[in-house]
Amino acid sequence: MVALDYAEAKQADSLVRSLEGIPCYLKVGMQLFYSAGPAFVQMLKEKGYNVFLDLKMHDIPNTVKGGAESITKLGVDMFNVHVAGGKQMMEAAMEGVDKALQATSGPKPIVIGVTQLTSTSQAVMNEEIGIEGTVEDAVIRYARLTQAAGLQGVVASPLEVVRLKETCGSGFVTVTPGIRPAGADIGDQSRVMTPVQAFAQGTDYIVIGRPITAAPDPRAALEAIIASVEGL
Ligand SMILES: O=C(O)c1cc(=O)[nH]c(=O)n1[C@@H]1O[C@H](COP(=O)(O)O)[C@@H](O)[C@H]1O
Repeated sequence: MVALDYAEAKQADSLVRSLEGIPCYLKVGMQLFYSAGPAFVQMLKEKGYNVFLDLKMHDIPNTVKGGAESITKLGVDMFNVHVAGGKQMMEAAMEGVDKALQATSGPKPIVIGVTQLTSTSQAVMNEEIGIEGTVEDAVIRYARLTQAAGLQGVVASPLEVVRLKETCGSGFVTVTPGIRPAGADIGDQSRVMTPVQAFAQGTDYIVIGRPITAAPDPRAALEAIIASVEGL
């Protein structure tokens, strides 16, 4: 999944064109969605791309239900909510999806819960966020709650994938950002692995932004990543 973290539709569109023909998911996050809006998402869907709309909803259940309904009507393939919003909020998201599908004939999106952000270290989680114990235990606890609420998977770091699959089953979808090819700048990420290591853990999807978008030749960067994991 390539993260289209750009300020304007024009820049994102130019990246998408440069990747034409390479099979990948495109992820639209807050920066692009807040500037380019639903029109950009609809354009990607019209061109046939799989789209992950990453808006990380976290609000009262009624508001998240409405948000999920609107997102589903856009026809995206995947979207996410913060598990920290609680089970009732996640169930409300699923109700919003069902409500939208009664009104439209679009695809049923995969809905996933954001556990602990990949930028969060154990020290930050313990001392600032106020959750005790290891990040892995916290992620597993949130994943159980996500599954109980009827969502299909979670966003986590690749470091937690093995235990996630053991706990929630191999069909429980794992989407893992915090991916850095060997030697790449980690930036603000904290829990990272290379693409090869992440797939070796058994993850379903890896999410990569800056190692592709900030590369001098983004197409070559993505092709090199795909070549490194082919046959795994
Ligand atoms: O939900 C996400 O996609 C997400 C969750 C998370 O825990 N960590 C995380 O980095 N992301 C997103 O994944 C992308 C990672 O980008 P890079 O760090 O540039 O590869 C960004 O668009 C983040 O918003």
